[in-house]
Amino acid sequence: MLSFNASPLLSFTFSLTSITLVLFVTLLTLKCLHLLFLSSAAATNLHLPPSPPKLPIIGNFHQLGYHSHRSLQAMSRRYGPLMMLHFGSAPVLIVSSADCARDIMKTHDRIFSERPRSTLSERLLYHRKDVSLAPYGEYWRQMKSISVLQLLSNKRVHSFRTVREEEISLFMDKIEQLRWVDLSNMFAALTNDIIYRVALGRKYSDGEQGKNFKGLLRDLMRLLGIFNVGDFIPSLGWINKLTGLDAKVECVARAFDKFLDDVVEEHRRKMEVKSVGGGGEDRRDFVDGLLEIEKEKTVGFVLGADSIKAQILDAFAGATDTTYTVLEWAMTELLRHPRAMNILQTEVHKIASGKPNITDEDLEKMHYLRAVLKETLRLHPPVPLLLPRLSTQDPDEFKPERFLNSSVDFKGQDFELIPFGAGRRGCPGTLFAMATNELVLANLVNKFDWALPEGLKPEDLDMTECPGLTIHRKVHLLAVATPFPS
Ligand code: HEM
Repeated sequence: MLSFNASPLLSFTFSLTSITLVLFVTLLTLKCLHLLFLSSAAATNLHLPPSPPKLPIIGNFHQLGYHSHRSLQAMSRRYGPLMMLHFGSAPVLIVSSADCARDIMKTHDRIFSERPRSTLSERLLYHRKDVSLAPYGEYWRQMKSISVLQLLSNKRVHSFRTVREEEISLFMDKIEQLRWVDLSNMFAALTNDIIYRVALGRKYSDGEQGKNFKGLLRDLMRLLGIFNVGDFIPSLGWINKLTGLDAKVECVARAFDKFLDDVVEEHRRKMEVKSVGGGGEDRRDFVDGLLEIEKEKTVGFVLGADSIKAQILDAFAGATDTTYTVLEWAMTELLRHPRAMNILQTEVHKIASGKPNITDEDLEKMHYLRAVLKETLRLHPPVPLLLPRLSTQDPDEFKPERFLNSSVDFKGQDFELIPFGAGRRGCPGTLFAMATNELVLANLVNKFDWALPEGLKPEDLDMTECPGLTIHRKVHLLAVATPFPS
């Protein structure tokens, strides 16, 4: 998911009231405000939502704490379900009810389909040539449909099944050898390897090249998550030059561009010797698909080199941090809640009935597994300011059972649970991410019994969140795996 773009535009957190609430923050352009709040004649008589007092220049920034979603949640309790803030000079609308979220993301979806500008992200993502930053319109529509058709559709996700299974099997072998594992690191490596293989055709995690690329990807994600003062307070835009941030962004953008040039060139050479992708739908990677479109000119515009590279970057930015964060928090909660772990293991063992490896077919019958993942996405949505929570009873408790006899899903139709957003600009990568998450989690609990390192009680597990683009654990999750007797 590309939360860096999404967060200022569409952001959610939760309220602890007894009804189902989400807090919806949307950064509106003044044009949108006019559309929403101004009657044609009464421009001076605005009926704007209540606002906390603001300061000159910075607006309400000083009221956002270290974890901004938590500060917004607290403010919304005081100012109500519809509240107006100013981030520097940018007006921001905070909506805190599922009904309002539905109104905005469904009824008025078109009005809110534009992304706010972000100079740093735009430099990193080929000046809005990617899907997530592209201005709403025909180019964005075509690019999104390309990413779905070539990478994220049901059919494509299914075709990557062998890659998922092979990588998960290597992951399990590694755990079996190590037993005492840093799950945070391992989840990150696994989800990266899967996206490298399906997008680029091979892994980029080994040796010196792997180390460099890992560092580069880390820098990219960090920079995309940085709050850029100049976007909100233009008069302070010069600060980035002084701090060296502009130079860092330039350096990472160039390094990625060089890397992607090499990747595309390698694929072009491969295409010259073989038919696309070296034969077979299953062996065709994302870059092969993009080059094929470029060659056959099947879209209504020229899919140039920058558009191809921007698509690849979107896939990295969308698929890496977000996917592993879900696994990290799911295992954290299961280790803190041995009862839930037990129920999950019982379900998985029953369905696996002695098989060492879980497959996609087995997953369909695993209802508790799906409930665990939904509950994880509810309590720990990876995208900081798009924080949906189902405020049923005990909203702070980890209770997968709440999803067992409920039709609520995260596909963007149920506005109580929208970790992937909703509407036109909703995340296209839901299927892709969840296919990995379900298979990894089911295999992990099928093969191993899990415990916290000796001396650490479930209630003492550090739950501190890391601020940034995606919210992962601040402290890595360490756990001890004991294989079940075969
Ligand atoms: C657990 C994993 C993921 C989460 C939680 C997540 C979350 C999100 C969210 C919240 C948005 C903004 C939606 C909105 O504005 O309404 C988004 C957009 C997006 N995500 Fe994801 N995402 C995930 C995985 C992926 C994957 C695997 C990909 C692609 C490989 C991806 C690609 C994108 C793209 C391209 C957009 C921009 C869509 C647009 O602007 O039209 N995401 N994601």
